[in-house]
Amino acid sequence: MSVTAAFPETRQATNSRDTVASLGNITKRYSNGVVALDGLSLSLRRGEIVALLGPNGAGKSTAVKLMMGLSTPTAGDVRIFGADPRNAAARIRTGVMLQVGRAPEMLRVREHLAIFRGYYPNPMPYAEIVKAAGLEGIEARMFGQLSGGQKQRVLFGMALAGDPDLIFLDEPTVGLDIEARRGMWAQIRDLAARGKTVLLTTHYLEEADALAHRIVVINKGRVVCEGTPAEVKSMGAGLASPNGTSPGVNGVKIIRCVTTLTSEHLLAMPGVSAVEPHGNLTIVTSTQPESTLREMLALDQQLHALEVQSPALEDAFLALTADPS
Ligand SMILES: Nc1ncnc2c1ncn2[C@@H]1O[C@H](COP(=O)(O)OP(=O)(O)OP(=O)(O)O)[C@@H](O)[C@H]1O
Repeated sequence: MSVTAAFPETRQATNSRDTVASLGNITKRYSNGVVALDGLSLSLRRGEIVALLGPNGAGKSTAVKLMMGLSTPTAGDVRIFGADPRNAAARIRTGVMLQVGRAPEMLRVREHLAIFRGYYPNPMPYAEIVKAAGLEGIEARMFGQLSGGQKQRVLFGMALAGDPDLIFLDEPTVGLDIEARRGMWAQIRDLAARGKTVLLTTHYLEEADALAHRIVVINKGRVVCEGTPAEVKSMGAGLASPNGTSPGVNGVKIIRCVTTLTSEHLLAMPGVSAVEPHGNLTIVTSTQPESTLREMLALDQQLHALEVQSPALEDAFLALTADPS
């Protein structure tokens, strides 16, 4: 399934003055012949959190590396703050937290922060970094003696050292416990509320769902779907049309029940877009769940084991990135 759909508000803002970073029709072919990005376009706006999702090898890291100026495209245009990403003035406004981020083990947390702050002309105040990254109480500890989750938080703090306007976070909450993860989510939301732009890559779909204003799903180097979490879920459920008109995306529900009604009968009901038998259960996708349910209950007195759920991002992701073969 491939739904390349930009929602109206997404299109409208693509060329706006608020665009902080963009990839325009990018092709990236590595020297081994692998085409990691194939005509990919993406733009990030001021104050938004964008989650880049895709299966392994989809091209997420390649897209991020291009925006960080660590790699150049084979074709297409990359801009951050209107400049080439290798431009020093543009780079100084970005902060990066990489998944494989390392730091010297023998330096203390506060020394790492001091060194990183020293690289920038207008660093974030030290106390603000400590608070944002949740480093209270471990500032005097050596990096090498920290737990995996604590190291992750120090790397987050180092990414904030320059008080960046654009922040790349690659799998930022891997290894964090639930409380620390929620804490980092709150900090990321706070950064966006202060006008900073966050590009997040994650394999935790619940993280993208909870945090992102916009989700961009890529597969095989192309954007397959783009929109708010609710829009992406609906597109995954096959309910939004490729021209971007989406029938009540927030109203889409998945109805599960045991019913004697046939698929043909259910498909003829108001709002029903899909019917899928699953063992003795029937799974009905509807854009008008109340009308659908009223009719189902009226026509089948034996209907039972009823559950009504919102479409899950996992289901949408699997549908959108499924191999058609
Ligand atoms: N330096 C490189 N040289 C050659 N091929 C590369 C290089 N880096 C990435 N690739 C290939 O490009 C494709 C996209 O890789 P990329 O790392 O961008 O994917 P990803 O979406 O970040 O994957 P993951 O979720 O596994 O981290 C893959 O087929 C990968 O093997």
